[in-house]
Amino acid sequence: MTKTIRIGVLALQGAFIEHIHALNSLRNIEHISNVIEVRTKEELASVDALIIPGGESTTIALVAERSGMLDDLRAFVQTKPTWGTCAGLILLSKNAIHTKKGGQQLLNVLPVTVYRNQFGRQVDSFTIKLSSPCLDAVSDGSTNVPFEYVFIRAPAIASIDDPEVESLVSLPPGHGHTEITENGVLVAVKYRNLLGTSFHPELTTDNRWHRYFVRMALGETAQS
Ligand SMILES: NC(=O)CC[C@H](N)C(=O)O
Repeated sequence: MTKTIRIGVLALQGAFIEHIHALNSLRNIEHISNVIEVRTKEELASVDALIIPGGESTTIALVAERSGMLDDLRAFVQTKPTWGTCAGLILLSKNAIHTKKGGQQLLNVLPVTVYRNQFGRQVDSFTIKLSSPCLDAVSDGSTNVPFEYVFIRAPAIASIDDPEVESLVSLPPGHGHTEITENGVLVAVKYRNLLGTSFHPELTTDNRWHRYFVRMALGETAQS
């Protein structure tokens, strides 16, 4: 029998409700037993997989610290399927540049360097349609169906710091700061149990990235 998974969305700050809605829209399609908001270490301990949403990475880290769950989060992301979107990607990363004065707390697990606010400020938000071969497996038999990517004060992945990190999506040159755009800007990576994306898939009605993560989590947590 196929295993089902219980998925949590870290709900300390940011766009968590939208992820909950996207996951709930998949409950009849994918093997999801439950979707919960995670605010405590007990709730974290009860889930098989976690989404860390977009928002403000410094605030999410601060609230996690004040809630006494930062160490539990650090332990969780070492082995359990976790997807960081936007601020969540920053939190997962091992290195961040262009951080707040005095630095900021990171979960320090995804071996990439992220460049915060790579695409400018809130007013510079944009969307772009790109086909992404990695989504073909969750596109119900279609191939090359473009996904609409939403970027809001987003980070980019400035460098991959371990050859095991898999590049999934890059933007064509011409977006973001010039120093890292020569070959396009990397905005989605996978590494072992981790998925990191700069964009906000929860703000579209296309739930293929959520399906991608659920499938990845099922693979990671499957037991014979
Ligand atoms: N939309 C977002 O999650 C923005 C991330 C924000 N710029 C940060 O550094 O945390």
